[in-house]
Amino acid sequence: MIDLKTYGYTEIEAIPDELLPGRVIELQRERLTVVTEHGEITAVLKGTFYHSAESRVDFPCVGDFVLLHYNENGDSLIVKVLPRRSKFSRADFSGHAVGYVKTIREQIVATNFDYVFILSSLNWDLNVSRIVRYLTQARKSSGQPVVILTKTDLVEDYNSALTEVTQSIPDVPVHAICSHTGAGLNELNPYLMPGKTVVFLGMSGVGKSSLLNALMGQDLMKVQAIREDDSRGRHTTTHRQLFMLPSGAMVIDTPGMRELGLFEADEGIRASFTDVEEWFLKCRFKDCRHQTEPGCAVLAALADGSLPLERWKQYIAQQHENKYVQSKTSYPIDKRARNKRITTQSKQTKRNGGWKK
Ligand SMILES: Nc1nc2c(ncn2[C@@H]2O[C@H](COP(=O)(O)OP(=O)(O)OP(=O)(O)O)[C@@H](O)[C@H]2O)c(=O)[nH]1
Ligand SMILES: [Zn+2]
Repeated sequence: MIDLKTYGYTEIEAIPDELLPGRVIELQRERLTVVTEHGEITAVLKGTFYHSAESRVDFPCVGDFVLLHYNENGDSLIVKVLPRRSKFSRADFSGHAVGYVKTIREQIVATNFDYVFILSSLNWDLNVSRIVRYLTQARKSSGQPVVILTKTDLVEDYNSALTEVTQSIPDVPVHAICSHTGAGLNELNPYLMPGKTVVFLGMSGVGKSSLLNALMGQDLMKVQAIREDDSRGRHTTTHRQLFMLPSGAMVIDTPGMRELGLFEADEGIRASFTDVEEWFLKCRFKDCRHQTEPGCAVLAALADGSLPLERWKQYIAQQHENKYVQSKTSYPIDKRARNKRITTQSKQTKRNGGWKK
């Protein structure tokens, strides 16, 4: 018998006798792999999911705790998804031709994780504003962010980079590691406690798979090879999506996690940039755009250095990205308004004899 607590399960509601709790560890087209007290089983969704689900958000995803009717002889039947304590979703453009993007649907890609490891490589293009952007996503997910600078072996001295990142995000732990030599990996132990779940966020090539391999203590390819010999003959061809580490912690690695885009990150911005937005309250005008307005607290803070210019640029950059996603989210209702705005702007530009005053 497997104790589901080792998979991070905490009983949050009484479970009817005929139902069994489980955690989704793998997702295929119609079939899910779920770990329960009887071990790993396959399951399908009860028909009502397809009839009553308002959106794909309501479907179970890797990391979810579910309730199911256990079937010893075949697929079990999932009847309910338990409330999620954290989740990552991404904007889903599928099903729409590019020119007809009406709304961006939300698609859940991982749930019920404790930590979000934000990976960034030390050897090329270490970009603090990108890290901050990922931080915004992480905060919105309700996972606890941890920044991990990878590939320490490829740079001579990473101390200045480490200091720069640490100072930009003083409230977030930052670690420098090397997955090849194992240097710094022990700093991650406090997060990798039994029953805890971690997801990795970061650009392609930063070393997510390598870190997962290092934490697994073996090459995942070998893991798969072993599984192929596995006499139960299950899951031999599919890619596993929730990994149990030797430490007892788990890592969720789904294709969706690797393609995360910003999705209505407004809330996260407020969490990440409170130090910037506090200045807004001090501006003389409520609708201050912080550009040329008299009595603008932001401009004053930038001038005397109490608001670092870098920090302000990060804020602006992120605002732009959100606008882009949001403008698509509300398309086409907004389109007319936007076009009108552009027309008015260009008229004004002509009148002014140039861009802005
Ligand atoms: N020198 C060195 N190379 C590393 C380290 N970690 C990863 N790499 C290399 O960086 C490259 C990319 O690593 P991956 O682990 O595949 O990166 P990833 O983030 O999983 O990339 P995607 O699968 O595209 O998302 C590989 O060639 C790794 O061998 C490290 O600590 N040191
Ligand atoms: Zn202002």
